[in-house]
Amino acid sequence: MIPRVLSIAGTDPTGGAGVQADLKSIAAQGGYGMAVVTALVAQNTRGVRAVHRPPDDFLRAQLDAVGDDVVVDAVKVGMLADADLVRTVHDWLAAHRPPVVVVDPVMVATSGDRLLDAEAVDALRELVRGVADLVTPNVPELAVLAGGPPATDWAGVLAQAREVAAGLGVRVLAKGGHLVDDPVVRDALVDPDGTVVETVGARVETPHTHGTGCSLSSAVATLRCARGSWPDAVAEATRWLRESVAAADDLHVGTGRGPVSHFAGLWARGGTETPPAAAEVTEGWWRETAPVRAAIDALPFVRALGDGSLDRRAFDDYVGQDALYLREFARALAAASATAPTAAEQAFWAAAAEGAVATELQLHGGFLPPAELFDATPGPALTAYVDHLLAAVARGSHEVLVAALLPCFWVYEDVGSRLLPQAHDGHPYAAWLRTYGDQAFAATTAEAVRLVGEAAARARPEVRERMRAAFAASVEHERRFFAAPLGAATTT
Ligand SMILES: Nc1ncnc2c1ncn2[C@@H]1O[C@H](COP(=O)(O)OP(=O)(O)OP(=O)(O)O)[C@@H](O)[C@H]1O
Ligand SMILES: Cc1ncc(COP(=O)(O)O)c(N)n1
Repeated sequence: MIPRVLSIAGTDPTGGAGVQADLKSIAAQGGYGMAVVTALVAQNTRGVRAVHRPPDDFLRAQLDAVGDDVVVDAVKVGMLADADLVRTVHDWLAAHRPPVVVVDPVMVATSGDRLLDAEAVDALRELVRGVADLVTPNVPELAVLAGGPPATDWAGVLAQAREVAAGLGVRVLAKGGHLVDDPVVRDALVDPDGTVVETVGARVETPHTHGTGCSLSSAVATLRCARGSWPDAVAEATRWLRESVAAADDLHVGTGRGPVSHFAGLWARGGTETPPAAAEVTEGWWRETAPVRAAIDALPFVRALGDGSLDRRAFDDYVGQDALYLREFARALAAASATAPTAAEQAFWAAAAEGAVATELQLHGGFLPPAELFDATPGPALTAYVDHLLAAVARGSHEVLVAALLPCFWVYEDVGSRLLPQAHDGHPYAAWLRTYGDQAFAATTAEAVRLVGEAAARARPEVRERMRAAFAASVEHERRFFAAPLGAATTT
């Protein structure tokens, strides 16, 4: 289930804090983000210039528009600006009772600008007491909620957090980000009964921590839906936030204290590419190899094989090399089966291995005396092709291996199906033409194309590129293999 998470907060047109940060943070945790705007804030990474707050009934209209239509799994509350606004949100939350409510008691921006009227603090305290499951104050906000001076060390933070948790009957996530002399950043989840779960992580050396509080609270709200436990949600959210703070220097947004990079981890692990469709990939490879395939069609060997005029010794040379090839090809197919990610692919490649070493060799046995089938001396074209396939086996990537194997199906099916109309009962090579021009071989080839295309669509871009190169190399090996018996040039 994808948690539907509503942020009720102010805006930051530079995207680092407020609802803009919340939406990114919710998305980064796998949630669906929604936002009701409590205040339009003209601010940037250097500070706040002006605040425009909507009329109470308009705020209520936004909240109702969401509540009347969407099941809300979690709410994160941020900037509330003044006491009337706090009460409007409080009333709505009390009436709707979303399963998870996280309140970030935003009071003062990092820049020092006030984001909540001083006289609204009592109303905010009542909202926290009445409808919050978790409140996430930084050091100065914790002090305001506790009604004391800001703590100067971690022990002081924990003491105040216990006081607030017990006094308001709410879980407190006390944040140590502001204790800048501490070489580590500590967060503590404090229950009303005094239970404390601490998370500690390295402090990232960067000025760019604008919006960390907004981002953390909305991440925890989202993760609480998926993880089912507050300590698990906090542990994951702080791990994610540290990674996002560590990448903040890469963003270059603004000249003040810049935002964190909410998707840095996702980009690094998953990239930003939309995978192509399977057929798109294989059709691209096919198009790219068109010149080599045209050169195959033009080879004297292939033309003479089609019209039956091919010298029998040249054909026997070819069959002798191909018999040796098929045994090694079958070994590579067996390796593709051994490394296949699904049972269906495993079965397909295993059946293809059996087909290569049994069925196709039967065809060759019809042309050469069985005792001499494997007597040929391996030629350079055969050796190069087999080395290419077995190197793909050795490198261990199933995807690259199957891409290297594909031309042996596809090029043969392509050549076979176009030469088939020339087959007739008196044609010396009719059995060859009928084997590769056959419907059953076409069906096997189509399945191989589909499986390799799907593997390519699933693969990371760099693996897909290696697949493309392996496929193209095999098509060229096919050309050299067909060229070898008549001693044609080994380059296109
Ligand atoms: N330099 C840092 N290195 C690693 N993590 C950090 C750093 N700064 C902040 N964090 C993380 O962000 C969380 C929130 O930071 P902080 O305590 O500064 O809250 P805040 O003041 O509400 O944030 P905001 O900047 O949005 O006002 C911290 O608890 C910590 O998990
Ligand atoms: C709308 C809004 N909400 C919250 C903050 C606090 O974030 P920070 O302390 O990082 O400036 C902010 N600046 N703007």
